Amino acid sequence: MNILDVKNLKIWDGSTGRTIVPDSSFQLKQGTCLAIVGESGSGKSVTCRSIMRLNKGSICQSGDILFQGENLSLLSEQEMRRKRGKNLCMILQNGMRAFDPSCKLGVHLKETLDQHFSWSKQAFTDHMAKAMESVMLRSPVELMNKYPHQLSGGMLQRVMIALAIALEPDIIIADEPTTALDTISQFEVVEQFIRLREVMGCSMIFISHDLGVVRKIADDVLVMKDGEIVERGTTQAIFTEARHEYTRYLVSSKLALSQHFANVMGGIALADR
Ligand SMILES: Nc1ncnc2c1ncn2[C@@H]1O[C@H](COP(=O)(O)OP(=O)(O)OP(=O)(O)O)[C@@H](O)[C@H]1O
Repeated sequence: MNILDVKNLKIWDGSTGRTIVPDSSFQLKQGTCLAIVGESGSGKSVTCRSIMRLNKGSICQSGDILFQGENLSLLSEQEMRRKRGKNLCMILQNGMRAFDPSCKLGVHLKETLDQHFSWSKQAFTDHMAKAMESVMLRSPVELMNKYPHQLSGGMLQRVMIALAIALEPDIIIADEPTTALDTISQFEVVEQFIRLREVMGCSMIFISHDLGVVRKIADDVLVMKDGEIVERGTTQAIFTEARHEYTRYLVSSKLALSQHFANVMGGIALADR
């Protein structure tokens, strides 16, 4: 069963008339992870922001976005706001930008959760602390008393994942959630995403430049180029029998990089990365 069905999505810049995504249709199956890959500027982020109806400025969209059969395109902004967070939750590239720098993390987290739950202060602290501990954030109450700049990028990403755990959304959309992190934090955050899927069984859209991560986390893959979906298939098929030249280029570049790394590291193969 499809939890999300995007039909004939068109995205354009209303100020210039430039088409960014001409006509995109795809589905997310219940409980699965769909990765969207493709070069910079291919339209991955605008596509995901369209699902959330969060594109800014002059960006316009048309088409149908069916979430559990309900057409999100027909909802008022107020109705859509209720869907964001609880039903559809977006985790962004850069945790630092997602949080208000002038307010302690706990205040921000409580404000977000208050929109969807009527928890007492104690119930909020209990839920949030449990979620933070589950993504290996120690001393959660202490952390909630800190400002965003007092935490590393990796920790902030984990706070965002913890918030998603507390919200228990139906769909998580993660837009390159590891791009801004160093390699070790990237590895840890990806592990947390894999756990998140195991524990919550939620459906996920995962945008990434990193085909190694995609191979680990995704069931299905969409490949985008210049606003178009040029290939789609199971992760296994994309890695072993890609039909489109561009997909084969992406996969072969990834394998060449892994091989180069293995050579530099004295033969430690990272083929399964
Ligand atoms: N707010 C905006 N106003 C005008 N054009 C935009 C806006 N946001 C995105 N675009 C344009 O839409 C196109 C697709 O951008 P998008 O950010 O979706 O690419 P992407 O595939 O996610 O790239 P990256 O991997 O670098 O994040 C780009 O040409 C970009 O310049």
